[in-house]
Amino acid sequence: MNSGGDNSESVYDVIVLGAGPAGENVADRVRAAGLTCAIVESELVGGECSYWACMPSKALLRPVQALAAARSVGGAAQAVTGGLDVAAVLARRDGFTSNWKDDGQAEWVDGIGADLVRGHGRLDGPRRVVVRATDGGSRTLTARHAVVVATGSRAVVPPLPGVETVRPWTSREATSATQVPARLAVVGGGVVGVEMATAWQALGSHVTLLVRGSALLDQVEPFAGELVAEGLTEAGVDVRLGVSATQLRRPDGGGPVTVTLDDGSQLEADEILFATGRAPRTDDIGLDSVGLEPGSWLDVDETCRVAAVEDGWLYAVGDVNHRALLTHQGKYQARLTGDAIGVRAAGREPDTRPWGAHAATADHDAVPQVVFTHPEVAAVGLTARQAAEKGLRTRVVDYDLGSVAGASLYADGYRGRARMVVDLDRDCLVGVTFAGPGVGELLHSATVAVAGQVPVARLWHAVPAYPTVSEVWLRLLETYRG
Ligand SMILES: Cc1cc2nc3c(=O)[nH]c(=O)nc-3n(C[C@H](O)[C@H](O)[C@H](O)COP(=O)(O)OP(=O)(O)OC[C@H]3O[C@@H](n4cnc5c(N)ncnc54)[C@H](O)[C@@H]3O)c2cc1C
Ligand SMILES: NC(=O)c1ccc[n+]([C@@H]2O[C@H](COP(=O)([O-])OP(=O)(O)OC[C@H]3O[C@@H](n4cnc5c(N)ncnc54)[C@H](O)[C@@H]3O)[C@@H](O)[C@H]2O)c1
Repeated sequence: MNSGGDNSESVYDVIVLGAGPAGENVADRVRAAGLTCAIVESELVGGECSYWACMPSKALLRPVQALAAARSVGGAAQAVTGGLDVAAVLARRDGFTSNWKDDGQAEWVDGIGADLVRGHGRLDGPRRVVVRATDGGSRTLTARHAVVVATGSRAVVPPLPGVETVRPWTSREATSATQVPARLAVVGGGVVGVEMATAWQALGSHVTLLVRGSALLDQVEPFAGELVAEGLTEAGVDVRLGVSATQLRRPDGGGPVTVTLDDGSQLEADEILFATGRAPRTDDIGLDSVGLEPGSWLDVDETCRVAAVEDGWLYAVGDVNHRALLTHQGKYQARLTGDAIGVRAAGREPDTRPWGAHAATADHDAVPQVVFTHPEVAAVGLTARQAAEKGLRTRVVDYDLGSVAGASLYADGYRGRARMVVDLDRDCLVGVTFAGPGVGELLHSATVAVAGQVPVARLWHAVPAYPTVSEVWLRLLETYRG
């Protein structure tokens, strides 16, 4: 069923608020458990990830990486006689977003037997959700077992003087724009900032990246941020560290933006992108009706149940619980939350032991992430600093990826680095980071090692094929053994 507002009242086992990747996966699992389910969506089924985040951003970045890869291999490089075809890149991006239409994903919801309810959903006391459709009609949904909030996050734009006059880009515009601005200022040196600086510079903008801190990607190993800064600079991006925007102006509405910086200088750009973090989409979902603070991130237990709400009927999965703002972690939470709801509905207890079937343990210990820049960054688990802050007794092992035979075949003059952080007391890895071209596809090996707590002695038996970039695993082990 695909319905708008019809002023009716309906009862379901589970109501899911938000049909992004996390919401969709909860619906899938509760349906697999034989429960009835309504999923409420105010925009597009598929969420931010499908239309304004992961998919369009990676569709913009993949041609950049493919071209760089071809240019870095003697023999192939000679065949590359032109640059990116911007119109073709944008058209391919549009294909990945289905031109911002969600028919395919709505059909998928139908296929799993959940009811899609289009409109803005708000909690209205325990187990009740009122959905207001765009036509003004409203429907009240009641849940027998659970309501799951999966409303995601939105970009934060800092309240700088003049910001309202410049119509800044957020990640939504940066992933869906149809024109290439001649000059783009990007504020923020996190993942969105570096990925979008990479994409738009390659598409023809002159990008200035304004970073208030002293490094890019301050959540990963410092060498990774340094290599990305090097790559951006070589691509022509003006990377400025230790600067902040203090004021913005776009005097005639349609002309360039003037950005005043805290060193007193000014910068002119045709567009400005704020890539300055996320806020939860919980300000208008009726949290106050169940005793929670509107606009807050939702604190959850290991089964993603909102601990502060009595009777255990409210859950929160995906970005909105602030555990790990990544699609794959949201989907992971959603799978085990959906299963936990099914188990509880059947009157049984979920398995909430660490690494149990219904505990999102990997959110703490084994979150993988790939940053799709040139070079790429791929990391899982703890950085050396985070491990030290946790009081672990560790040894940090580094290896120059460029001296791995497979890497030198992969690209001429391959530049990259790998690090593993070994927990000496448990003899296993707690963190691995790779930075270099093509390392994203290497990451799952590290995720298996970290999540599986594979003893270092056993890793020697996981033999990497020669001559692949993966042989860095052998080199790391040899370096560790000394
Ligand atoms: C530019 C960018 C690139 C990214 N790239 C990656 C990447 O490569 N890999 C990765 O893992 N992560 C990436 N992320 C992060 C990823 O997009 C999020 O972690 C993911 O989308 C979160 O999924 P979600 O289901 O929690 O929320 P969302 O995808 O935000 O979906 C929430 C849904 O809820 C709906 N909704 C909200 N409020 C209501 C309401 N009141 N009623 C009804 N519906 C409502 C929204 O319309 C939306 O459809 C990226 C993020 C950005 C900004
Ligand atoms: N490839 C991927 O996996 C991918 C890609 C994009 C985004 N994401 C996820 O989306 C989330 C959001 O990404 P993001 O880059 O927006 O956030 P972020 O938190 O990763 O980075 C934001 C950066 O902006 C800076 N900042 C914050 N306020 C500022 C201000 N007022 N002025 C100047 N700088 C300021 C912060 O210091 C930080 O470095 C992240 O959690 C990220 O993991 C993932």
